[in-house]
Amino acid sequence: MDHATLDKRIVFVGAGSMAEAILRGLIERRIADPDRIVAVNRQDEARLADLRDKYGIRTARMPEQRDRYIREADVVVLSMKPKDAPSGIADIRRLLRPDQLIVSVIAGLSIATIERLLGGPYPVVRTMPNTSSTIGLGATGISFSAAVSAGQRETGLALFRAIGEVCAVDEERLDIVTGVSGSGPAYIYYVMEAMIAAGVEGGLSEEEARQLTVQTVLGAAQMVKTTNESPKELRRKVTSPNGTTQAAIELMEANRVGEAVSRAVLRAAERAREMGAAMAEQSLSHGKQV
Ligand SMILES: NC(=O)C1=CN([C@@H]2O[C@H](COP(=O)(O)OP(=O)(O)OC[C@H]3O[C@@H](n4cnc5c(N)ncnc54)[C@H](O)[C@@H]3O)[C@@H](O)[C@H]2O)C=CC1
Ligand SMILES: O=C(O)[C@@H]1CCC=N1
Repeated sequence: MDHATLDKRIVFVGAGSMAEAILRGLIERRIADPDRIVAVNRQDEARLADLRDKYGIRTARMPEQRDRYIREADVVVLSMKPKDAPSGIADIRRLLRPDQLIVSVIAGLSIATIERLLGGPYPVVRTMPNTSSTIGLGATGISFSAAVSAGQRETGLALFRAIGEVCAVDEERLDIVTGVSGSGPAYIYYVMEAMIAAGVEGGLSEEEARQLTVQTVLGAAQMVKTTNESPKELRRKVTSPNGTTQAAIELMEANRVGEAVSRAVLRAAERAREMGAAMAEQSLSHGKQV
């Protein structure tokens, strides 16, 4: 099923950055036909028009046309922000059937909370992708509810394998996946911003600093992947005794940069748990309303 055209009608409920990253990856890699992809948003018609123009997908603003698209979908991707998720899911509950596959990309939102909002067991694929899915280099953690059939499991895996690498984990480990790879691209961009700024401060043009930084990050990631050596060992090879790298790393160690990065990853995971608890709490009242 990998890298073959996925013959499914897919609706994204929430047409933001993550939905765009996934649908763009699926379309540009010819995994899914744009005609069979729908993006649904609550308000922003300009955003939907932009997605239509760029990718040729179908769109619907709530509530017009939305209901029909959701009813006809094989796969419904929940891709709204956490704060909008409990009300948004409760809102579409009456449109869903247990033979449809529900895929969530929402940080912290547990399968139990989704099922509470939907009023019972559903085939739910809970994922934590990242925005590099846009270019087929995503890293996605994935787990499955008990009601997911073998075929649906394959569909869920195929969707995300088509746009990067997939790591199946127990649901409780998806929060740490969020800390490592969901938010991860932002940490690397943060370091890149600092490297480019320092390059410019040291006399490079913005363009030169950007070119050198981008190639350095790309090369470093590719080295870890292709040589199979550990980052620690590869770092040792860059670090000549008493040379420039040693001087730089000593400054980072003195500022506890490594420790700060580790703590940041764990803090992101903790934040995912906090958001999950808040959504679970909200689901209690939404569950009653539906
Ligand atoms: N941006 C990222 O790198 C990643 C985001 N995620 C998750 O993806 C989800 C979306 O994040 P972003 O795309 O960054 O947010 P975003 O703010 O760019 O997009 C969310 C969209 O959902 C729409 N929306 C809100 N309520 C809705 C409803 N009831 N029905 C339909 N549409 C609704 C909003 O109008 C907005 O356009 C979040 O839950 C986040 O945790 C997961 C992995 C990575
Ligand atoms: O910042 C966030 O909450 C989302 C989840 C992972 C990446 N972005």
